[in-house]
Amino acid sequence: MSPNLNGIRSQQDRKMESDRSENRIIEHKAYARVGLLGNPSDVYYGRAISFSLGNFWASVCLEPSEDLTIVPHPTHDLVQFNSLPHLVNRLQNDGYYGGVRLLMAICKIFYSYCKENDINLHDGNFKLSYDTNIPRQTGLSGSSAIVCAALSCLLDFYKVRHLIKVEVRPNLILNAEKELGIVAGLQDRVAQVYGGLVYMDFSKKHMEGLGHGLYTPMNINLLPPLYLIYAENPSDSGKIHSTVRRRWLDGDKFIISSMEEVANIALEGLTALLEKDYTKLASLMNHNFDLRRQMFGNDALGALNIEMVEVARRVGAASKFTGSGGAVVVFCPDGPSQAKLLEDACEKVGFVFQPVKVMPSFLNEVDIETLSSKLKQTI
Ligand SMILES: Nc1ncnc2c1ncn2[C@@H]1O[C@H](COP(=O)(O)OP(=O)(O)O)[C@@H](O)[C@H]1O
Ligand SMILES: O=C(O)[C@H]1O[C@H](OP(=O)(O)O)[C@H](O)[C@@H](O)[C@@H]1O
Ligand SMILES: [Mg+2]
Repeated sequence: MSPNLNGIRSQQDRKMESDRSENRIIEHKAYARVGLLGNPSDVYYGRAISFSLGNFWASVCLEPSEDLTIVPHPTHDLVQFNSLPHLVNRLQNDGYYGGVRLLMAICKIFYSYCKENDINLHDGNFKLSYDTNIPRQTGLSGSSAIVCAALSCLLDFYKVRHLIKVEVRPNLILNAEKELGIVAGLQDRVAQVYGGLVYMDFSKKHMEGLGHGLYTPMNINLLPPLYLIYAENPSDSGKIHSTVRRRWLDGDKFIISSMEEVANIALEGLTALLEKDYTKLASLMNHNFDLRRQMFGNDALGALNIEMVEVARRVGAASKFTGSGGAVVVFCPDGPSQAKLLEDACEKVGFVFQPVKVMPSFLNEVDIETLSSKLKQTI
């Protein structure tokens, strides 16, 4: 942009600049996440420690356009098939839904939030498309990654990033999925909005008083090397959660006390990580999964998911689900030789095994400005 002779940008210059920025294509990524400790107590006023997983991500692209268009993904939203068996096979492997409904839902939630909070939105339209390499429905939070990346695009398109606090964004992402009847919690969305490693406290006091949990970013170097095991095994997290949720709502004492125990695992894990007490970390991870198994039962968890945990335990590693099932996070206390043993064991049974890549925090300066001052200091 060239300044005029007085060094002051003319009105016409400014208009051209704003036209250009309004017509630019906006693209955002959101990564998969690993629930390391405490999940699924996040759904029940508990606590969690989770991190953003660099191995996989979803990306959403927003392009200004005449009409508002949500673009179906060529493979994830397939509606044209070679034959009836092809259609049936596709539904059996991947379920009925793709990402289109997620994009629509976040548009609706975003719009309603802005309206309720007197945040003005310009009247430009856009075309929203997405892609993802997050293994589908594996408890790596593929659904909220799509929603999170879309929300980031909307924040920038409407230039309202500074008006919607970081702490509130996970709620918007969760509300978009609730809108679709997906039973889910906040830990995924917090890890995806903040990036890095985050300790989260969802106690009733904070949830009801503040409208969100207390989220404390932690140094990712506190983590030991971790591994991921997953299988091609679609499982709808909404379905897995529904029975336990019903029992919790009905006041089932066993579920309520077990959930409190799971929440305490994250609290104990916070100290263990700060002290780099990895023996403790291993026992907390194992205990976390054992409690999940007692609450949900083998049938709901699924034999293949349980086998992923067991294959790690057979070589002496600690393991638990990253989310509601489909993928497992593993810690090998004996180091690389143990990891190699596990890699071989996974190969034999057809599970994918990979080292975990933790993504550092990716809040930008505008995001950090929206945080409460207490949190600003910890980043
Ligand atoms: N890879 C994907 N591509 C497109 N849509 C997806 C994908 N993964 C999940 N979804 C959408 O998210 C919904 C909920 O998925 P969920 O069971 O929560 O999986 P995840 O554990 O990966 O978050 C699915 O019914 C589908 O609409
Ligand atoms: O059961 C869990 O640990 C998590 O399940 C959901 O995540 P998903 O990736 O869809 O399996 C849920 O959204 C989380 O809040 C739970 O902690
Ligand atoms: Mg999900």
